[in-house]
Amino acid sequence: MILQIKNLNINYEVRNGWVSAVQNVNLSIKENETVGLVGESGCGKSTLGKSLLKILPKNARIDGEILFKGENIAPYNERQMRKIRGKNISMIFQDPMTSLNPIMKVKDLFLETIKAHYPKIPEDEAFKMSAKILEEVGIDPVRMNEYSFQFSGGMRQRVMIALSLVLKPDLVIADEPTTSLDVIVQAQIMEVLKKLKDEHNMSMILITHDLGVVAELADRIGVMYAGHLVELSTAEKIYYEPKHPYTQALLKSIPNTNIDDRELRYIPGDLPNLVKPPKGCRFANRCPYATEKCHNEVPPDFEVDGTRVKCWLYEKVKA
Ligand SMILES: Nc1ncnc2c1ncn2[C@@H]1O[C@H](COP(=O)(O)OP(=O)(O)OP(=O)(O)O)[C@@H](O)[C@H]1O
Repeated sequence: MILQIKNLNINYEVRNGWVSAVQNVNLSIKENETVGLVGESGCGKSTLGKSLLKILPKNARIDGEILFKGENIAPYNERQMRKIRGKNISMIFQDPMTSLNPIMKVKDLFLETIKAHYPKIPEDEAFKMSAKILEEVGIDPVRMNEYSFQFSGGMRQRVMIALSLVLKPDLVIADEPTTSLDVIVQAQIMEVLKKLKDEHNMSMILITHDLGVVAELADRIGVMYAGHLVELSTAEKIYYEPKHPYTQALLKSIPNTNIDDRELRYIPGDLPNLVKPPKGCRFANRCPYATEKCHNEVPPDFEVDGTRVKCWLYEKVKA
C-alpha cells in the first residue's frame, strides 16, 4: 500500500463553530493504482486531497492517520512535509495560471523544484531532467526559456504536470486538472496523465466533480457526499452497479447527449449545512429511500458485492 487513510476527520474553524468537511474517511491506495474521488462542489474532495500534503489553510484541524508507505505523516511538521512534497507526493492543481509563478521562466520553475530536494545538482543535469519530462508531456524543451504566461491554457497545464512529475513522486494528487480547459484540451490532458501514470508506475488520486472524466483513468472510484465517503468500488461497478442512492443520482445527472433527459440532470435539494451536519446519513434529506433510521443514525460502511457503501439500505444485504 502506498497510502492508507484511517479515520480521517477534517474540520475548519469558522465564526459560528466548526465545518465538518471530512468525516471518518478510510481509504487505501495501492502501488500504480488510480483512485478517482468524485462528488459535487463542497463535498470535501479538495480538503481531503490537500490534507495529504498538509497544505490546508490555518483554520483546518486534521485528526486521524495518513500512512504514506506505512509511516504516519499526519503529525509531521512543515519542515518534515517539505521533504515529501514534490519528491514523494505531489499535486497538480486546478488552475495553472495561479499556481505557476508567471514572472519565472519555465526552466527556473523546474530548477527551483529540483533544487529544493537536490540542492547540489548541477544545472545541466537538472535541465536534462526537465527537458525529458517536458518532452513526455508533449512540450518542446526549447520552450523552457519562455514564461508560463506565454503558454496556452492546455500547454500551461502540461507544464504543471511535468513540474509535478519531474522528481518521480510515488503518489500524485490531481485536483480537477482539466476543469478550466475546453473539452478537446481536457481529453488531451487526460491522455497525457494516463500515459504518464503507466510509464512512471505512479499512484494517483484524481479529484473531480465530473464522473465522466474519471471513467477512462480510474481503477477505483470513491464517491463523496458532504464529507462522507459514501461509496467505494471499481470503476466498472460504480458505473454499472451503483449502490448508494447518491451515486445513482450522480450518474443520472451526467448530461446525455443522445436523449433529452433534462429532468434527470440535477439532484433536488442542497448539501446540508456542515457546521450543523445532520445527525444521521448526510444524504437523507435528498434521498428518495430515506427512513427514520437514516435521519437519526450515521450508517456504517457495508461491504456488498465487493463494493463499500455507507447506506442503511444495505444493512440486511449479504456481502
Ligand atoms: N478555509 C475554509 N474555511 C472554512 N470552511 C472551508 C474552507 N475551505 C473549505 N471549506 C468548507 O469545507 C467544505 C468542503 O470544501 P472543499 O473545497 O473540500 O470541497 P470540494 O468538494 O473540493 O469543492 P470544490 O470542488 O468546490 O472545491 C465546504 O463546506 C467548504 O465550504
